[in-house]
Amino acid sequence: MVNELRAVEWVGDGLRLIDQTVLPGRFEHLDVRDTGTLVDAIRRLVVRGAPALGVAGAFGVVIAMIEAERQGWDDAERDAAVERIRTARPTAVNLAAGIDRVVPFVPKGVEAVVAEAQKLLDEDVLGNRAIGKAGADWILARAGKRPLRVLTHCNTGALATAGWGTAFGVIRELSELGALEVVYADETRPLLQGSRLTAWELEQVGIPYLVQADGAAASTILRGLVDVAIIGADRIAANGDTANKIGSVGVALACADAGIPFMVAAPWSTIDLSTPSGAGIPIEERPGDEVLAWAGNPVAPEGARGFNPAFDVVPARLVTALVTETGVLEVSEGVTPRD
Ligand SMILES: CSC[C@H]1O[C@H](OP(=O)(O)O)[C@H](O)[C@@H]1O
Repeated sequence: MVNELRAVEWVGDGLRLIDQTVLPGRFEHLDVRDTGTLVDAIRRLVVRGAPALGVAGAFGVVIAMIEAERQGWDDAERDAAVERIRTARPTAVNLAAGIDRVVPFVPKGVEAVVAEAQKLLDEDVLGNRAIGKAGADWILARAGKRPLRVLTHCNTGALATAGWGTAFGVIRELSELGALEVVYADETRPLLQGSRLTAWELEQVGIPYLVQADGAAASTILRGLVDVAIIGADRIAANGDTANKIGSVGVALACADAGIPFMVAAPWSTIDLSTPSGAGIPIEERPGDEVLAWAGNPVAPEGARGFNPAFDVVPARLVTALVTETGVLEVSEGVTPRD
């Protein structure tokens, strides 16, 4: 099922999104034909994950063009709707990049924008396969043993991308090579992308895994139970600093102390050379209530306040390798622009 899983799909007059807020209990789609519904879907993480947000943003421009026609908007009103999509979540650079990629095609009409957005989707799927292969090859070339025990954080699979997955794509490649013993999947509070989405995707592809509390990750690594950690990214600055789901820094620090590789898997569309370092990456602050509950059920006392940064920034010095669709970069010295 995951092989042809499409988190984001254009269905001729709108977007069809897998509703990730109801997985794994229910597999449902949300059909989107107006920008307001798309903005809400992005903010509620119906659609989520940097590359998937890029594709949703690109098709969001088409939705704005069709809605403008339907509502009699002028260009300024249409562009304001696109801007609301662009700013729906600030950290993943892919959302804005996906929009910026297709906007030049707007004067050529809806079909031209659809075609460019579909190209972006197709490129991401192919890119993720390349990331998977390059990442697995790099790991196996350095692994003193097989099969491997891998730790991952949040969800980077087909649900977070146009298909296949980034860090999850490396895991799938290792599994297909018979080189994977087990995946430790951090549950990834507060929205549980790990225990809900990564676990579901691992079930779909038959990869053995253990869900663990985020707070267990460091000791699991320091106890020698993990050979490599592989995570995704939402924005990578020019110096290699990497913004990813909150909790990633703790994993990176433990890997450094344990002397095991910490790999970031991401397409070039997640690299933002215009942002010099992690200090310049906007970190989304989400509602504190998400932290005060478990799976939506309040657990904290009345009057409690939550602190809920959705991402943290792993300093480049802690990133052993960044694998992209063009191969593996050693980023401790920054990201060298591709030619
Ligand atoms: C393949 S990018 C996935 C990336 O996005 C996730 O964030 P969110 O679930 O809030 O969209 C997380 O940072 C993942 O590593």
